[in-house]
Amino acid sequence: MPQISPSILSADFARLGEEAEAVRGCDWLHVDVMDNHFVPNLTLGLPVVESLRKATDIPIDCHLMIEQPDRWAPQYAEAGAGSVTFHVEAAAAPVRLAREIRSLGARASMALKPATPIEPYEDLLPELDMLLVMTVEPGFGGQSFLDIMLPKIRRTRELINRHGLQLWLQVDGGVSVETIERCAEAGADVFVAGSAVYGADDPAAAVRGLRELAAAATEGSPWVHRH
Ligand SMILES: O=C(CO)[C@H](O)[C@H](O)COP(=O)(O)O
Ligand SMILES: [Fe+2]
Repeated sequence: MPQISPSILSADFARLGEEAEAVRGCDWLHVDVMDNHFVPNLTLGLPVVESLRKATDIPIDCHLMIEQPDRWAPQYAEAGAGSVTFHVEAAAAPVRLAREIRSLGARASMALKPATPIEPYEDLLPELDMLLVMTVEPGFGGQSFLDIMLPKIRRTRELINRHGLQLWLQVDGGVSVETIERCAEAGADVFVAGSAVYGADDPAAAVRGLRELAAAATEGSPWVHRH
């Protein structure tokens, strides 16, 4: 089944425990960490992830939009995040970092900004549990999906399959009922959605609706890895 990871960037930060409960039934809780250096926005950090870990049993999917991930990302794994995503544009030693995240018991994931190609990183794929293809410029929720990223999602899926790898392919940014089917058809299997989930009257129903659309769009597609 496709996996849905609601982004709490669109939730009420004063009520994060309740906001996590509001999306029960999702696969992950997507936590956007921004440092106002790697991206022009500041959100939350380690203490909030530690508190959230205690407040919910939904696995945490940390998306680190920060400089010096080599220094900070392992601490998010230690804080109990089930998946830790660093940006390749900011990482000094991505292979070493991915191995360290895995050694701490979390899934290691690497993100690409819209202008960053996948091809130079082909050899790195076996070190990863997930690859995140950004479908907006990172920094803010509520932006429009960049259709121009669809060929990159397709190429990434082809590379993953050519190497016979099991890693997941996540998309993040502007994912909604309007765009999720295109992402799924292109080969994505983990979908982050912030405004499309938390902007809905019933966030848990929005999660189910998105998952059904993604599943229907990939029904019978041999190139999509199923979990
Ligand atoms: O990483 C992000 C922004 O940099 C967010 O995860 C993303 O934007 C989710 O919000 P939305 O679904 O509203 O686009
Ligand atoms: Fe994100």
